[in-house]
Amino acid sequence: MRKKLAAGNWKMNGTKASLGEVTALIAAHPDPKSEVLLCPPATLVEAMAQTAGGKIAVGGQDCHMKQSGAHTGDVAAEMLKDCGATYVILGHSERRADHDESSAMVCAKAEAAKAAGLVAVICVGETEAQRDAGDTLEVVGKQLHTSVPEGANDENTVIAYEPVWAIGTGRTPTLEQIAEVHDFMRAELVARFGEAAEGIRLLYGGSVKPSNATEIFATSNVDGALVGGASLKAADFGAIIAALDAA
Ligand SMILES: O=C(CO)COP(=O)(O)O
Repeated sequence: MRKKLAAGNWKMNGTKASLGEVTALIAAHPDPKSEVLLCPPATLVEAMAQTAGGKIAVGGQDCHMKQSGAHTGDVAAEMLKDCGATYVILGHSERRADHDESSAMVCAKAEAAKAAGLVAVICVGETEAQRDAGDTLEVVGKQLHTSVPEGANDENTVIAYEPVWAIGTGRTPTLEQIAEVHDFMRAELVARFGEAAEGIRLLYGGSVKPSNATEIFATSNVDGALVGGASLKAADFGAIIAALDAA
């Protein structure tokens, strides 16, 4: 049985003042059935981990593929771990677009995360043009194959399907489209990694909010969500956690 995961990606939002949302979230949901993860900017990882006190997991939003060295502005997986992170998001479409991250780089970063003992949340997803061209499964399959390193299992890897056109737009795929991609991803992972892949959690991400969470969580092979905007406020994210607990 896969443990459901409600993950929040704060992106480039939040200062110490925002940690009040974490306190409020824990107060409102002291003992959720689902696992809860928040990924703040790197500057907040340590303070958030302290605020969370082990009640919710904390993760980074990226890490470098090397352990240390002359890489100004970058953060190593080990450094996130040292600040209390247990997860790291890798290959988010905003990083693939803003920083030209290739799937090969994402794969190398996932290896670094694994070496540091962090769980990698590896993101894949098609653009609108790719979906319109009927290439969604081919694109997602190729990203999965090239971004996820050997030895992936439920303890070191989570996959997030985030259609690029659904991120921050208020638009979502139909439930049939989400099920099609998630069932496909499960089959691809099991074909490659065998039984170890049955336990890998598959998250949907892209305009998840309290009003659509319940139906998305009832969809085949959806084990939770990677939430952007709606993870910033305790009330919204709390409602999404409640929907996942009820799924
Ligand atoms: O990119 C996302 C999470 O990583 C999704 O963002 P939104 O929930 O704001 O659409």
